[in-house]
Amino acid sequence: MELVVIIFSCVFFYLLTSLIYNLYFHPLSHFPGPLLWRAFQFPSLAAMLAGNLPYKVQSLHEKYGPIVRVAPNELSIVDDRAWKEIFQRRDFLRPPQWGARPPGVNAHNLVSAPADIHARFRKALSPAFSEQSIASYEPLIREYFDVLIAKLAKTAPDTFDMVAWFNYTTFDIIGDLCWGESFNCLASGQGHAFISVLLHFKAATIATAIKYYPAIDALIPYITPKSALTMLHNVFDTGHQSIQRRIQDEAKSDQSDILGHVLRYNKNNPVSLQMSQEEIEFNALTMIIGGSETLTTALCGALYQLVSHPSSYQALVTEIRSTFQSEKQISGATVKPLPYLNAVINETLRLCPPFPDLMRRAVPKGGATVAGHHFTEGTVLGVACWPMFQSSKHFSDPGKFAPERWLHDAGDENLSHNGNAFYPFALGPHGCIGQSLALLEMRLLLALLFFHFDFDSPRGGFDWDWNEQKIYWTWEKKPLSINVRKRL
Ligand code: HEM
Repeated sequence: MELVVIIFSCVFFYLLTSLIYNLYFHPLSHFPGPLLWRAFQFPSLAAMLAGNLPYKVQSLHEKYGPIVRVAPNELSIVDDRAWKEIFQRRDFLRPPQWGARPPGVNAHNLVSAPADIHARFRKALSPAFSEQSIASYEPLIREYFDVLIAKLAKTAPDTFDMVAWFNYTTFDIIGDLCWGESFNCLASGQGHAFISVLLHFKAATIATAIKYYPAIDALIPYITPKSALTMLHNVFDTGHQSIQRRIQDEAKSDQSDILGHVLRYNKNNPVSLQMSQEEIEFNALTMIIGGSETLTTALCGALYQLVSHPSSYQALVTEIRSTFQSEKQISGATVKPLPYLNAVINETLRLCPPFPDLMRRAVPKGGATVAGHHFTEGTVLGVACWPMFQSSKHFSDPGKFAPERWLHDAGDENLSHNGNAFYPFALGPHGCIGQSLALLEMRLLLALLFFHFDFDSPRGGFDWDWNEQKIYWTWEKKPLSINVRKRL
C-alpha cells in the first residue's frame, strides 16, 4: 500500500512540476495555445490518434494566430516564411520520434537517416528522378493507364470505387519502378495482401505516439503481437526477394526504372558513396509507400472535387477534348502545358493535400530564426499543409474549390493564392523526391480519363464531405463511388 502511495505521489509531483515549468519557465512559454496542449504532450497525440490533428491545428490557428504551441516543445506555424526558413536547411531534421525504424531493420531510409547518410541516399537516387529518367518511365506508366482505361471501359456504364482502382494503378506502377515487379492489382482487379500491411497508417501513428513515452516504448518488443511482427517481416522479405530477382535477371539489366538507375549508380561509384543492398531495399519500400498512397489521394481528390463542381468539370473536359482529337496525341509533353488541368491539380493538392499533417523538424545546434522568432536547439517546429492551405491570409475563400485562382486571367479578382504558402511537396533537401513523377502521372491519367469517359456521382452528389475523413498522416479515404460512362 505504501509503495502505491509513493508511486502516485511521485507521478503527481512529476506532472505538477512539468505543468508549472512548461507553462511559466519553458522557452516557448510566451507562445499561445490551449492550456493542456502547452502543458503536456498527450492532447496533440490524442488528436493525432483520433484522426483529427490537422483539423484541430487549423482551428487553433484561427483562434490564436500564425504560431501556435501544440505541445510543450512544439509549435505549428502557418506564416509562409517558415517553408523556406525550415525546409531549405539540411540541418533541420525530423525529431527522433518521427524517423524511427521498424524493429529488426538496421539500415536507414530517407525518412530516418541522419544528414550525412540522407545526402548520400539523395545523391544515389537523383539519377532515377531526373527529368530525363522520369520521361523514360512514361511508356511503362502508360501501359498501366491503358489497362485501367480498358478495365473501366469493359463494363461501363458502371459504378466503380475509384479509391480501389487508383490504388491498384499507383501500386502497380511504383512496384514495377522500384522492385522491377508489378503487384498485378490492375490485372486481377484485386488489392495485394501486402498492400494492406503497408497502408496501416493508423498503427504507425500509434507506434509514433508511444515513442514519446520511452518507458512504454521499451516494452513494445515484448507486447507487440507476434503476428504483427511476422507480417512486417514478410513485407521486408517480399521486397528482398523481388529485388534479388530483378538484380539476377540479365534481361532487365539495362531496364530504365528506379531500381535500374540505383544499381547503375552503385556500379559507377566507390563503395563509400553507394547504397548497400539493405539500404536499397528499405528505401524502395519507402518509395513504394510514398509513391502510391499520395497519388491515390490526389487522384481521388481531383475526381471528388470535379464531380462535385460541374462548371470546373466542364472547363476541364472542354480543355482536354478541344486540345486532343485522338488518344495518341496525349502524352506527358502535351499535357504539361494545359493551364486548366494544372490549375485543377494545384487546387486539388490545396484542398486534398496528400500530406495534410504536421511536418515536424527540430531546430539544429546554434538555434535558428523562423518567422521572425529565434528558437533554441531542439525546439520542434511544424508546418502542416492543411492549416496552411486553409488560411484566408494565403488563399481567398479558402474552403472553395476554384481552379481559376491559379490562372493568370481568372477574371475574378476575389480569388487569389499566395504561391509562397503553397508547397504540397514540401521543398529543400527533404522535399518530395517523386514530385516530377507524381505530376506526370496526375496530368497524364486525368487527361486520359476525361478524354475517354464522363463521370458523375451515383446519387447526384456525395453524401459525405472530403474533410469529414479522418487523417492518420494521410486521409483515411472513404470509398469513392463514381458512375463511369464512355463519352458520347
Ligand atoms: C501527389 C503526390 C505526392 C505528394 C503531394 C507528395 C508529398 C511529399 C511531401 C510533402 C514530402 C515531405 C514529407 C516530410 O518532409 O515529412 C514527401 C517526401 C517524399 N516523397 Fe512524396 N509526394 C507525392 C508523391 C510521391 C511519389 C510519386 C514518390 C515516389 C518515389 C514520392 C516519394 C517520396 C519520398 C521518398 C519522400 C521522402 C524524401 C526525403 O525525405 O528525402 N512521393 N512527399
